[in-house]
Amino acid sequence: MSSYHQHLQTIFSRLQNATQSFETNGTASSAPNPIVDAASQTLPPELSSMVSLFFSVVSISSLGDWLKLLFIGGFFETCRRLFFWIYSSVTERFYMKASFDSSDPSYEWMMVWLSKQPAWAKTRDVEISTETYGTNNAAVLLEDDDDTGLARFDYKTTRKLTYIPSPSKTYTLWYRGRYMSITRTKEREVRYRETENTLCISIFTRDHKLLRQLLQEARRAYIAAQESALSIWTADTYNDWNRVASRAKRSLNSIVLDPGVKDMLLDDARDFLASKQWYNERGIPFRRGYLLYGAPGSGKTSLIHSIAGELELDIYIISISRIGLDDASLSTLVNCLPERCVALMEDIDAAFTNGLSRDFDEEDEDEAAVKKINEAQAPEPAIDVNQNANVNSNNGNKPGNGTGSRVTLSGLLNALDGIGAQEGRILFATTNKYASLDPALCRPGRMDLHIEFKLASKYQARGLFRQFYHPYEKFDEVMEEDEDEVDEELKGEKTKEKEEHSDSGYSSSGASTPVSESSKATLGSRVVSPGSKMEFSVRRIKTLSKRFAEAVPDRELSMASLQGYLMMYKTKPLDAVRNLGEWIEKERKVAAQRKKKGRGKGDKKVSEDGPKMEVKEVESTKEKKEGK
Ligand SMILES: Nc1ncnc2c1ncn2[C@@H]1O[C@H](COP(=O)(O)OP(=O)(O)OP(=O)(O)O)[C@@H](O)[C@H]1O
Repeated sequence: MSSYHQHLQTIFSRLQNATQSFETNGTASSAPNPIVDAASQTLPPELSSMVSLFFSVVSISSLGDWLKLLFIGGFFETCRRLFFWIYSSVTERFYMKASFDSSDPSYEWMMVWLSKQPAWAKTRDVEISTETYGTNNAAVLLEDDDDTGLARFDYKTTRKLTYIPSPSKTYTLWYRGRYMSITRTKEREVRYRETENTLCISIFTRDHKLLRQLLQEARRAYIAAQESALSIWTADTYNDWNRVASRAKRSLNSIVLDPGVKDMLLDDARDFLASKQWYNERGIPFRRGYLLYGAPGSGKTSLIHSIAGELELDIYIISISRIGLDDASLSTLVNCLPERCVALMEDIDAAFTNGLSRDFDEEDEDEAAVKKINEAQAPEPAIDVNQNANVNSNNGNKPGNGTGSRVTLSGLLNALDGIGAQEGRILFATTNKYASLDPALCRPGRMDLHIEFKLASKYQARGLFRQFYHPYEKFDEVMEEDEDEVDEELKGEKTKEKEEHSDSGYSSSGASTPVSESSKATLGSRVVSPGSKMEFSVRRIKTLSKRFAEAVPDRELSMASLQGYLMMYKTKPLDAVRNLGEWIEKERKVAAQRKKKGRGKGDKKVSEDGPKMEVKEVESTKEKKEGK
């Protein structure tokens, strides 16, 4: 220990001497460094080599250079910070900033708005996407290219592409004479395994009005771009609403119901949407529920789809039979609905593990089977809203099977009109088993209007036939063709249909070549349906529809099955009428066989209810309207 102290003392005294000699000489000489010498003489060799290395690096002359470097670096860093401080202060003072998250619809409005900016089409650094943001109208249409053979695949040539901002790149635009910058950032979300985007815009203005104008413009651009589309939303397992599809609106004319039903429903929904203040003044929750019940394949889902389109509302599908859904999640879902929307609960009876599904029996299985048959017969070109829900409803959540949703009846009741239930939404619920629904579920406030859908009436059969072959015509304004002539043709005594087909290009495989114009086109006295080369005068279809309706038994077949039958004769209405009797006999045999096996009650059972479609308005609702 004492030798260690001695060593240190020696080092310090020699360092002192060396410093004094440096002060006397005035400069660091190139002569051997006395400090290093002192250290090397007193320290063990390894340590002394390190010390000498250290002193050679930090020798007196290089220290000055280091200090200079430090000063220059510090100066530039200060300048940089100052610049950014001034820049951000100016930006904060003179710019307005807004950010849009991709989980919010406003993000889509902005993207659609951006795609409409002329300057945007000229940008040279973009990301390409086929995302249409729920619209029919993205920025760039992929051009037809005969050389590559793309023209043969219409679906490919009409695929639309959108330019979207590249991530983390800033773009500049002029908006109403103001400088505007746009940046999109992309973040990966581990939970969803999908990316979340944020769009940030800053405009050189302090005027909030300009931002509001931009938002309104963006929203208008989005609505205009949506044109004939409506968005379908479903909830994911985290109970967040996601847009899963964008579907073409379905014309209300394409749904054939007994007279007055469509108009009544549409008027009621319109009246509701316009009555917010009326509800508020009276303290009545601003919600409206419709229960559509009855035969499978009678047009319940199609009507909802069509009405949502007419009202320009998106459809939010609530699958209460979804695996893992419980009361709390259902309540969250309902609370998170937007203010104006159509909430759709299909097969509302089918989901409960207790309560309503207690009596799941063979009869239920029969109805499911009938439904499947009807669906198989009636492909659905326009809608697939149904498919989603059907998958769920087919889960067959028998009590105690340990799978399926855990929603209870009271959970559903609370979700529908509990304290947190969303205001302004229109709820459509469908069921094939009206009688099994709990009265509490059907009471006014939850289901205000009950509409029964029955099997096809003769009136509906006639309407379906007409709109199937001439969807755009107003038949009331057209004279019928001579009935005797048509009857002769039906008996095969004349061959007019064959002649017509011979030059129509119809092939027996059933494939039809699309007509060049997108909408209807008139060829002389004949009218051609889009998507088909079939040519029949409206007058003749009117007469044939009469014969078709005469042959269809009242309230025995579903509209879906009739549609399925007509699909076999897409361009042969005469054959459709000719062969109808034979087909009905076959259907009856199949139904009888099913019944024999105890499995054919579905269609028939509903048909016994009577000839008219019924609309029941719950008492309190009627009173409300009368009082209004
Ligand atoms: N009244 C109708 N008018 C026109 N088409 C109809 C009608 N009813 C059913 N269809 C056709 O039948 C198919 C099935 O109809 P939809 O899904 O609307 O029936 P649904 O009553 O909802 O059946 P489910 O109760 O089995 O869900 C659709 O393709 C639709 O075009």
